[in-house]
Amino acid sequence: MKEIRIEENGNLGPINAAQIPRYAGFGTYARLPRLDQVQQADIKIVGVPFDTGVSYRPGARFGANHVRESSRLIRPYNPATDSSPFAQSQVADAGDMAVNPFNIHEAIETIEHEALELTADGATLVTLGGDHTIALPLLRAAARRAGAPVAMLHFDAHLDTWDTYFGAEYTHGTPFRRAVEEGILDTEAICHVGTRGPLYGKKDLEDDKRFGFGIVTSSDVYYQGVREIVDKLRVRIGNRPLYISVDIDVLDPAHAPGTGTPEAGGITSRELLEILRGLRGLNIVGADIVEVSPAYDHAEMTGVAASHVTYDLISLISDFRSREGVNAR
Ligand SMILES: N=C(N)NCCCC(=O)O
Ligand SMILES: [Zn+2]
Ligand SMILES: [Zn+2]
Repeated sequence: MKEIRIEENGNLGPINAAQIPRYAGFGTYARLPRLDQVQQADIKIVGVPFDTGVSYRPGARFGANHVRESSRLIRPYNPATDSSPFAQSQVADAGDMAVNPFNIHEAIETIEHEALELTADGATLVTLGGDHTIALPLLRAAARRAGAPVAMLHFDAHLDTWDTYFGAEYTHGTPFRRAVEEGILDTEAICHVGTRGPLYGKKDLEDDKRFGFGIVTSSDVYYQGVREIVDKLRVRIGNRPLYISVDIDVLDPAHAPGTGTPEAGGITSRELLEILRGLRGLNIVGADIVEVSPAYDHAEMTGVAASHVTYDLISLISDFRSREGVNAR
């Protein structure tokens, strides 16, 4: 089958859905070209099929391809941000990293190394997980590329600043404690959003605060509303290089059942998208969308939510890059 693509501004975009039905052909993210089909890419989407760090339901190793398959309906113009992300920037799907499922240390090294390679040309990386363990090597690479510790907004039901599980330091419940210990986060500007659910003890919150994290709980989103929260987050971040990590379990299980450690009382997909849109103009240097576990999904609900979150993140990055004039075209 010959690929007929939308081409705008010299950038090769998605397969044209008016000429080739959306459900036909290979499932790259948003039917975008593969990295090897373009000369360069400003924004690269990469999958990390890895879930060796999970503490409960497995299956996030299948998440990236599920998000890709659930992204076939994405259209090229984003009215919410008034942007055409795939025309403003060359966006391409870099495929998956091949990481060791039996050796978590080696897997983390591979992810860091591959993330550095993919960003060597100045591209911004958007990573589809995988479980939340992968945020640690991705943050290492982001801080290295930024040349400084990075600010972080962490959307998640969980803190993920716990210390160890069964004596293991590198798990999906511990990446952000490790990141603080390694000095790769700018602890003046790190915040969890959407936190909720039972903890092991009050100490979890005390430790988290000591590390420098702010917390906007799921209940805060309900009581204060999106606008007030966006204003506070923007003040906290300022113009620092910002990494955004989205654990899809930040959404209520009613919106995103396909995940490994679901917690009741989450935010809606509308609230999450609106908060993200409120971050327009910030200096986003990398992002991940993790913890999609398709075996627990129904009718691609979680996949569609994750693919739209990815789309809005790409829109923000594309806007910022084209405004800063750092794109190739
Ligand atoms: N990162 C995610 N999704 N979950 C962490 C849960 C850790 C626990 O089992 O307590
Ligand atoms: Zn979580
Ligand atoms: Zn998490």
